[in-house]
Amino acid sequence: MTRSYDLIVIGAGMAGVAAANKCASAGWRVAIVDALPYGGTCALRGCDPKKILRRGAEIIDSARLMRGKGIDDAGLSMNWADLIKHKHGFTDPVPRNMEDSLSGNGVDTLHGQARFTNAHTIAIDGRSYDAAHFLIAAGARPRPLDFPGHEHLVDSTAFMDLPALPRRILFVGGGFISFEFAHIAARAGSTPVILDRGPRPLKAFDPDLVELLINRGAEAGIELWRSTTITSIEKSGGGYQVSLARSGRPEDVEFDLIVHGAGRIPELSGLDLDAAGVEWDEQGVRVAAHLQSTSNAAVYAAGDAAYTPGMPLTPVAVIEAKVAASNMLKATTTVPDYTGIPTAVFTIPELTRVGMLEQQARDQGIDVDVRYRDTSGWYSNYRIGETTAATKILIDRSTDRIVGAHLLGPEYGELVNFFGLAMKLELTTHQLKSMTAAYPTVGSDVGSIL
Ligand SMILES: Cc1cc2nc3c(=O)[nH]c(=O)nc-3n(C[C@H](O)[C@H](O)[C@H](O)COP(=O)(O)OP(=O)(O)OC[C@H]3O[C@@H](n4cnc5c(N)ncnc54)[C@H](O)[C@@H]3O)c2cc1C
Ligand SMILES: NC(=O)c1ccc[n+]([C@@H]2O[C@H](COP(=O)([O-])OP(=O)(O)OC[C@H]3O[C@@H](n4cnc5c(N)ncnc54)[C@H](O)[C@@H]3O)[C@@H](O)[C@H]2O)c1
Repeated sequence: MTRSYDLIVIGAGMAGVAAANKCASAGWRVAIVDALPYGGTCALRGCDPKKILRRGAEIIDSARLMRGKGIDDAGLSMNWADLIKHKHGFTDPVPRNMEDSLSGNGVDTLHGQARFTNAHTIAIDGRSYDAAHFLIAAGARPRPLDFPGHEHLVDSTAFMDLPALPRRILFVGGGFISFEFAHIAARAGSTPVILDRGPRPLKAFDPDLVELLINRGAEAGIELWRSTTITSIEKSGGGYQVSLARSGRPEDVEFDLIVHGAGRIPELSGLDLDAAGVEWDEQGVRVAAHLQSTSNAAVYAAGDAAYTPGMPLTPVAVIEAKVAASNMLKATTTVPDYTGIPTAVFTIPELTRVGMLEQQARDQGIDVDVRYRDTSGWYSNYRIGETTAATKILIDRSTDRIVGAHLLGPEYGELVNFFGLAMKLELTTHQLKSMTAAYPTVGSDVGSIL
């Protein structure tokens, strides 16, 4: 027998749960399904556990920065196994709590791999469910790699469950995951290498600030190999022999662990979207700007699984899911507002961005006033011994509004939110400078940064 719903949500991550709750609260009959324990990437395998592990690294780094300034860090070390246990203290209760909360809100919680059988029906473990609407919120998975020996790589999920960290770790790809994990691993006592195929890693961030971060990472023991491609990986003894070409020169290097940080792609291959007439490709489910499938009106998509202008980030997933839910409920075509959504790479210190890159602003013909500050010697950084910090704010001269803010420094992951809000509310720098911040806080630097 087929069970019928107003909405079936595929994927119980940040996007799926937000949409399921919103539609159930509006009185719709809603089901949600996940093949894995409820919670999705962010809560179980991404943002949250990652930042718990980073806390250990922050403490080691903070103590090192204060060496000779009143703190003796001799003998201070990270206990990886205890840190992982601390992480599980947060992640383990998530699936039960999330499922209870959904059930309490009237959502049917299903388990298993969902697969479309036609335009209005999915099958889960041989049982059929149909619905007037579907939301595909299936997230992403590591991009498949094709060099011989790629199967020896561990992904970010496995990295965050390693019982111990080995010494020689290679991170493949110069993006978010490799940089964040390498910064943790270096403070845990490993010697990480980040390998990127191109000359410039972290391409989504300001190139000047990225170079400062790379130098700070080098001081912490992180090597970066640019313009490097892997030819093959073979098991050798307790580790791996990696054959690679650095700027064209062949080399063989031994590592104990190799981690995938070479990008993620939407997790769509098991859904049989063709059976539902849903257009998709490697970038995600093809949707109109209001998140409805371009080829099946019953289907919407949000988060990492959807091909949209939003980056694959948690706040984007949540905004898209809420807009998709609202459009389904009201049969409207509202478009998500991506203005002022910040992003941060949680290295030590963190690198953040909101709005345009300098080059993008110039390409758009904006008369841009670039306000760059080396903040490393400022009181807030002197106090903690930080050697590397800088900001670059891009202001449209014609409106006095911020079109981009780029920050590298301790606590700047919080600071960037000010700039995001200013962009969202279209505040001028004159208005932003009128804010009085508590003193001395990092926020009290905003006036000088501007
Ligand atoms: C290591 C790491 C760190 C990150 N750190 C940050 C960060 O600090 N800040 C930030 O903003 N973003 C971060 N991200 C990105 C963020 O986690 C994602 O953008 C966000 O989780 C996407 O949410 P989602 O709901 O679209 O998908 P997900 O949370 O991935 O949920 C999708 C769910 O769908 C399920 N699913 C897939 N296919 C099916 C199927 N056929 N049937 C049933 N279930 C299915 C999956 O099991 C999964 O649980 C990080 C990502 C990673 C990998
Ligand atoms: N703090 C955060 O918000 C956060 C943290 C982790 C992940 N994420 C999300 O997860 C996504 C995936 O993260 P990621 O770090 O895997 O990808 P990424 O897209 O950030 O970076 C991938 C990098 O790998 C390089 N690359 C690709 N294939 C390669 C190969 N074969 N050899 C060498 N280099 C190669 C690319 O040039 C690029 O620099 C991110 O785009 C981001 O949206 C966000």
